[in-house]
Amino acid sequence: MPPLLRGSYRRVVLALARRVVLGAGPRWSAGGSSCARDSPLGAEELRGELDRFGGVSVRLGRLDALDRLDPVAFQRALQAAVQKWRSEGRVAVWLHIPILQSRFIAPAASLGFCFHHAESDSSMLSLWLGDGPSRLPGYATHQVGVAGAVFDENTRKILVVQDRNKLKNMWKFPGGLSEPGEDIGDTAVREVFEETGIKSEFRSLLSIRQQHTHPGAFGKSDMYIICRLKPYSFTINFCQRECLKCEWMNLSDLVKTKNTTPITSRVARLLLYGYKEGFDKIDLTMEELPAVTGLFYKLYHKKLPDNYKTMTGMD
Ligand SMILES: NC(=O)C1=CN([C@@H]2O[C@H](COP(=O)(O)OP(=O)(O)OC[C@H]3O[C@@H](n4cnc5c(N)ncnc54)[C@H](O)[C@@H]3O)[C@@H](O)[C@H]2O)C=CC1
Ligand SMILES: [Mg+2]
Repeated sequence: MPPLLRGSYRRVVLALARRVVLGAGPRWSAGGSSCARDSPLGAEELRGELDRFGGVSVRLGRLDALDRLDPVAFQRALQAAVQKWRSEGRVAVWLHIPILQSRFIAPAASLGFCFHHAESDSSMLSLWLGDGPSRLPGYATHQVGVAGAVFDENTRKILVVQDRNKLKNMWKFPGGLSEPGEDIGDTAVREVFEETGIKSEFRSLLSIRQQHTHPGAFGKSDMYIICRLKPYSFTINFCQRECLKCEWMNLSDLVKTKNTTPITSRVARLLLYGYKEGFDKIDLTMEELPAVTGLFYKLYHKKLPDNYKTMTGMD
């Protein structure tokens, strides 16, 4: 490309960038400013949406002609915009960047933006502008694993596996990681079926373990939830990739064996107690309730007698 043409091409791109990034469009304007079109690059505001806490959100994917925007022009525009938002008393800036526009991450980072989180197709950067240390909430802190303690009351047998990928082959309950949006009981039933071929249904939640800096959770914390499940198929067809062994074991043998993990042993004792004295002693049952937002959620707690559901006072 000849130098002259390159220069005019550059002016066209910059003009486009100014129109796209710096225009104070009413739908996206966080500050509502009406800046002059011929201001130098970076002197006008980047368009964003104001949130209820006084922060500004900018989604780069919603800006037209982003593909033609130069990171240097972007950095100048962002710097000017941040200055403006700071003077307006905005508390934070959120920058949503589609993965294919990741070239804008470094210019933003040079202005103090940090990663808040990343999904498969985008990253979210944030910058705290308020007083004192950042009050922005962090992103996901835990992974959730769910196991099924599948207990057959008729035979007093419990379904156990040995994990092929562990250093020590100890008996444990089949289970695995919950998928996004998946209910706890559904994870238990799915994982038990995938790992052992046994079909079951959710009965209750028995225990929750919280462990920090978990090696399998990329340094995050791990919540490991064990559910009580009732089997309705009994022929084992276990997953050879994940399990070394799988069997129906007498509950009393699982209570006695040394070849198990402390959590499995404790829950086996809990099940024995429930079996002998009534599962209501150990069960956290689940009920679906409506949220004030119009959504629904699952609530887990000890069974509440019906008369307590409507009772209004202490008498
Ligand atoms: N104390 C206990 O009895 C145990 C508790 N847990 C808990 O169970 C949950 C996780 O269950 P899992 O059965 O481990 O998960 P899972 O059943 O969801 O997945 C395990 C499988 O995922 C694959 N996988 C996992 N990490 C991988 C990696 N980095 N690279 C390639 N493939 C990989 C492997 O195929 C592995 O067999 C956690 O919450 C953990 O704390 C797990 C083992 C024992
Ligand atoms: Mg598993």
